[in-house]
Amino acid sequence: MLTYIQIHLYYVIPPIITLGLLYGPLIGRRDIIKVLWLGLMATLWTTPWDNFILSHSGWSYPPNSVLVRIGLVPIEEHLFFILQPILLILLHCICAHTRLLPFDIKLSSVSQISKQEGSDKKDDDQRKELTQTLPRRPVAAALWGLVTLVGLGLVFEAHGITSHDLGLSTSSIARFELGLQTGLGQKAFYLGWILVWISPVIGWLTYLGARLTKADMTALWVGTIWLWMVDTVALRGGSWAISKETTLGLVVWRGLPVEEALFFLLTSHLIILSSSLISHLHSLLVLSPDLPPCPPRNPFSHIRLLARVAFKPTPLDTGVLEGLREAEKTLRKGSKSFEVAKLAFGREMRLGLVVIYAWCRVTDNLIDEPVQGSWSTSSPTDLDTVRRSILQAIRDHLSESYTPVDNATCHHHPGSRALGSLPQLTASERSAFDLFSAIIPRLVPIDPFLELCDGYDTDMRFLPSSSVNEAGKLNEDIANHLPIKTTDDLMRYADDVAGSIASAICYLAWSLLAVSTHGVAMNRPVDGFGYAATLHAARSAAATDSVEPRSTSQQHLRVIVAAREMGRALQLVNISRDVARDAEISRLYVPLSFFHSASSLISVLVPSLTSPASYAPYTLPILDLADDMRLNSKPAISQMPRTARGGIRAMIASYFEIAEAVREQRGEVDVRGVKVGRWRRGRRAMDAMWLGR
Ligand SMILES: CC(C)=CCC/C(C)=C/C=C/C(C)=C/C=C/C(C)=C/C=C/C=C(C)/C=C/C=C(C)/C=C/C=C(\C)CCC=C(C)C
Repeated sequence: MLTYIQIHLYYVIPPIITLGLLYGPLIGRRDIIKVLWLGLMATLWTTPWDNFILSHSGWSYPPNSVLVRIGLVPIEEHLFFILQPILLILLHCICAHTRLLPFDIKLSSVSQISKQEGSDKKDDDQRKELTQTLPRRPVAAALWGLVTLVGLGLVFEAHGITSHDLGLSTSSIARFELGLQTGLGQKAFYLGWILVWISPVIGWLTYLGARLTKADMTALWVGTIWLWMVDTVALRGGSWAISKETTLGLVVWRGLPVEEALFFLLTSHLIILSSSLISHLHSLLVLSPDLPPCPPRNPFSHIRLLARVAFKPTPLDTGVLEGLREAEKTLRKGSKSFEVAKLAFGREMRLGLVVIYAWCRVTDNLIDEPVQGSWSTSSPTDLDTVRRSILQAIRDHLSESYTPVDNATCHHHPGSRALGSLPQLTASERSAFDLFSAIIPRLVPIDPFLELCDGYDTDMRFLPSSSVNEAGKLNEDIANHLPIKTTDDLMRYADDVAGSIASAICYLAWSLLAVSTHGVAMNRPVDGFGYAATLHAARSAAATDSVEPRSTSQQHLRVIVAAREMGRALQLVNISRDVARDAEISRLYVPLSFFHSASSLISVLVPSLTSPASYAPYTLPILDLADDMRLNSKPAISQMPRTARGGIRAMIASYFEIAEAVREQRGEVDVRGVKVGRWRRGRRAMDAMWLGR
């Protein structure tokens, strides 16, 4: 015979530990609150019911199966009220992890963005459309109400209560209950009480707007089937017994009565429904500008905040929701390393990262390839002018987006005025800008993005290909026209384009995952980074001197300095992989000091004239530099919020796999760069996430 505690020790706790280890690096206060809330709800809701069922001998425990009882309920059963939510919440977190938004929100005006395609946009097109984020579901809830009534009918029948006893003989409820006379008598007891007990709660959550996606259904069925098997083992092993008098006598399989199956199906349904509703509310905190993106650490305040959003959900700008879908597509097409590594971040971080990534990708493309749109121009001077005006528009968009507006009264996407000077934007490009300005300015200071613009400026200082080819043929001193001459220039450039983004990731993590700073409005964590302007102007640890020692700001500054170094290291990996590809567009990021002669420089920069004997003298030293910087800055990761560490490590590891691949080719690259398979990146990312390597 198996005792009740053995059932937990063998079949309930091990899967919890396994799932906990799997999801461990991402377990944060948002998951803890689910466990606390649902553990508490389950205990409060189930304890009186369980005592009642036991007092009517609905089920029982053989002597020696249980340790101690509180009232009639064994302590192991109280443990089960908490273990079942933990098991299912972990399973749900894992199954629904890849979804950027927990619910499928039906957009009320999905077509709005596609209407903006083309150059004949009207000002009205840029007006915000709002989408209800948690639409109530009265019809689905009413069905659960009906199930409750069926349960009530069965309960009356089991207890032999007639409509006459209740004095309801003329009411419709009484007629309904009479209609349910099934002749089951006491056998309807357990089924009836299950339905009466749990259906109203499911119905209420359904009314609030909770719903299950495919991922939620997967978690529900995997969890339920596991619990069915545990229950079967326990019933066959004699850990508990179910009364034949109070059940229908039907089984799903040998040892699993229908009522037991329904019990575990409905309790799991309730837990997964609540878990997905709470995840949805957490996502709304990030997406709604007037709510705190990071819930408070105090569990009571956290619960109060979620309840407030659940009962009064704020509608969202439809453009933001549509933009998120576009941004995910951009990411899928754009970056293999990030596409894999992003999964190592929790949902809230991923939301911010996807938005930043889409903005970076779109702005980079606009500067690099303006010829693809109706900016098309053949003269290099024109092209340069067009690029400069695009860069100016990007900077203007940034400053407009960072100018505080009253969301309640502003009916346009913030920053849309500046985009007026980019009339050729496609719908997808425009949505990346709108998304950025709706979400990022309250989380991350403007400084990293202005630095990125400085990086674009450097890119624009390269001569166009036609001029480089000409100069190469004439053997002119093209070195004078290269913006990156020294290692310092290279570092400055890498800092602008990648150090900046690394620091943006730090700010994002603190805004979304860390406790809010005192004295800062919770819905604008960006105001807590008052040191950012000084730090970004100085770009060094020297800026930390101006900040009070041992303060949070002081720690942040040290981490940002290290993060920038890591960002630079990643950019160096990029540069060595793309040395041949960049030459195709006449760009050379390798410092001039790496070349022995003018001809070796021309062979790399204009390979169409004389291809270089080897790329290794340029790629390998840059990778060595990157390795040193990585080693130097890596320890600072442990000072980031815990749930951001795995993702950051995974991103770095997956990127440095490119460096490994270049080394495996002894530093030789071609215009195709190097290929690193998805699995290889994934494996490295997993190692980094779970083992911290
Ligand atoms: C016969 C049989 C079955 C056997 C023998 C003996 C045994 C084994 C027993 C067992 C038992 C158990 C396991 C039990 C369990 C139970 C449970 C889990 C229950 C659950 C419950 C839950 C609940 C009530 C929940 C609720 C929820 C809610 C209300 C939610 C809400 C939400 C909202 C409002 C949103 C917002 C948020 C916040 C506030 C946080």
